[in-house]
Amino acid sequence: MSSHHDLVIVGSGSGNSILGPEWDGRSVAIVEGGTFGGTCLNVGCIPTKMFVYPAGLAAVPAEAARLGVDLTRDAVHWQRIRDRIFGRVDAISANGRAYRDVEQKNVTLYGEHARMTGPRELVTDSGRTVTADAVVIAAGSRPRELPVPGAALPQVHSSDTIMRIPHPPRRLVIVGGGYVAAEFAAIFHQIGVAVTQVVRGTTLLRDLDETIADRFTRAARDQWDVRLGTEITAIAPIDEEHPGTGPVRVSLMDAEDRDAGHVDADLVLIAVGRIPNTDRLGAGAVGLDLHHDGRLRVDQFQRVLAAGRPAPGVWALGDICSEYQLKHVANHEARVVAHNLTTTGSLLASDHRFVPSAVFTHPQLAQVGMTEAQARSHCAAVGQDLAVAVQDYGSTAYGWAMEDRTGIVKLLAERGTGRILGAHLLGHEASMLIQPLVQAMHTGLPAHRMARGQYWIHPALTEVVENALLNLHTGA
Ligand SMILES: Cc1cc2nc3c(=O)[nH]c(=O)nc-3n(C[C@H](O)[C@H](O)[C@H](O)COP(=O)(O)OP(=O)(O)OC[C@H]3O[C@@H](n4cnc5c(N)ncnc54)[C@H](O)[C@@H]3O)c2cc1C
Ligand SMILES: NC(=O)c1ccc[n+]([C@@H]2O[C@H](COP(=O)([O-])OP(=O)(O)OC[C@H]3O[C@@H](n4cnc5c(N)ncnc54)[C@H](O)[C@@H]3O)[C@@H](O)[C@H]2O)c1
Repeated sequence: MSSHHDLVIVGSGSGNSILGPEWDGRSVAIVEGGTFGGTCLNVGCIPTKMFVYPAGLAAVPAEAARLGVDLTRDAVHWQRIRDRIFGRVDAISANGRAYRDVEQKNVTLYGEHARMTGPRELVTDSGRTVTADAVVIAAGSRPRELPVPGAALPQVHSSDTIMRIPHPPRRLVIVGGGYVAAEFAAIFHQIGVAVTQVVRGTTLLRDLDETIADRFTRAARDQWDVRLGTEITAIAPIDEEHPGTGPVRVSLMDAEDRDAGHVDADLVLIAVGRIPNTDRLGAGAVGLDLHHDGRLRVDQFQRVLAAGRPAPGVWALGDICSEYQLKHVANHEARVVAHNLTTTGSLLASDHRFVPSAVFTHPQLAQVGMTEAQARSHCAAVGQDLAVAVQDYGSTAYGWAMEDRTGIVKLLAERGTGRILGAHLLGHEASMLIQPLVQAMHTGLPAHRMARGQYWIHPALTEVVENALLNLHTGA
């Protein structure tokens, strides 16, 4: 069995979005070995945020009491929340699949895993050889496994499975200190689960700006049990006669490899990063270049490199190649690939200069650009002074209304030019408050002009951004 196509796309996440009308009437294949729609839709951004919102509502009574409003929380109906989420998500996945598979006559969907046997040749698990003039590798990443005894027990989950559990656990151990761990810790804590987070490092979210990582770590510790400088060594069933059901014992060790006791839990979530799927795809074996962490090497036009040069007709996008494991970056790269695949003019380059991200925890986090440490090295290199402003939400009128005690906006800029180098927010709706700063960085709008060149609505929370910009004292 073999078939040849004008274009083969491996992976139906952001890869699915590159097909515009220009492909009508041309032969296209999509190879998808998992659930149609990929990580973001099925097991990533969308269902997690659909949990974040109701979990936030469950936490409102505790917040409201500080402001003199007594509310009571009667119940959190996990199954109703879960079924609403997956009722919607599963239907979108099924409809997307049917559209490609049934409605689009020029598109063939191979619903199976494939391995590369050449740069533009794949063999599916059922033995079909698929070749194409152009191949787009959009095969994403998967949760990294933790090689500890007991990791294969059914009580141990990854982000791929934890959202579909039938009942929330009473006690949950979360291993890892990154984005996934933080978001699930917040969700489960807010709905009333006793969360213990086990983290190797000395702060949570250690890649973020140091002030934000420190403050978030403190905020998390105020809410749930965070064990820093700790690793897990084993997970064992407490009832050895029924190992697959009931609680487990998670054994811990400290940074000096000393026994650090144990925590008992009903479930464990392993969230220790995601690895690119190049190994299962066999991308290295067909001569495509890989980074040390397994990502495909691409140039700025998203062309995959082989021995340092673009492999003809081979493109990649998203988690399988990107430095950023973020959906908006995968989508951006998909738009670049879509253009470059069909253009008769010049190729478009990806723009990764100002990539924002947000962590949808409580408090929320959002960031773009350099951390303070990076900005210090940058300013030393270009001979500029670094201006730093840290503005409390609680210093503005809306912050008073909220009686906010944790929120901050931290801005970094070159003092001489006013160029904004980084923005780091922790607090209510940080993911939205940051957007004008992302825009300013993209357009090169200096800090003082951003503050004084427009009206800021009084007394909106955006005043905290205005005041942070003014407190940079850049004069530009
Ligand atoms: C829990 C969680 C929450 C997240 N939240 C956010 C968020 O809030 N915001 C954000 O920006 N990002 C978030 N992300 C990251 C985001 O989901 C990813 O960056 C994005 O989905 C990557 O898209 P992609 O197209 O590169 O890969 P994917 O969407 O993973 O698509 C790859 C597809 O390829 C298929 N595949 C892989 N190998 C093969 C093969 N050999 N043969 C056939 N098919 C194959 C897979 O089955 C998969 O469907 C989150 C991730 C997780 C896990
Ligand atoms: N809101 C969002 O945008 C969002 C949400 C979730 C995930 N994501 C994306 O998905 C990616 C993956 O998320 P993640 O949280 O799995 O990874 P991560 O890279 O953010 O964090 C991984 C964590 O695991 C720890 N770790 C790694 N190996 C370990 C080991 N052997 N033992 C103990 N700890 C170990 C690391 O120290 C780190 O704390 C993120 O980098 C992010 O780009 C984004």
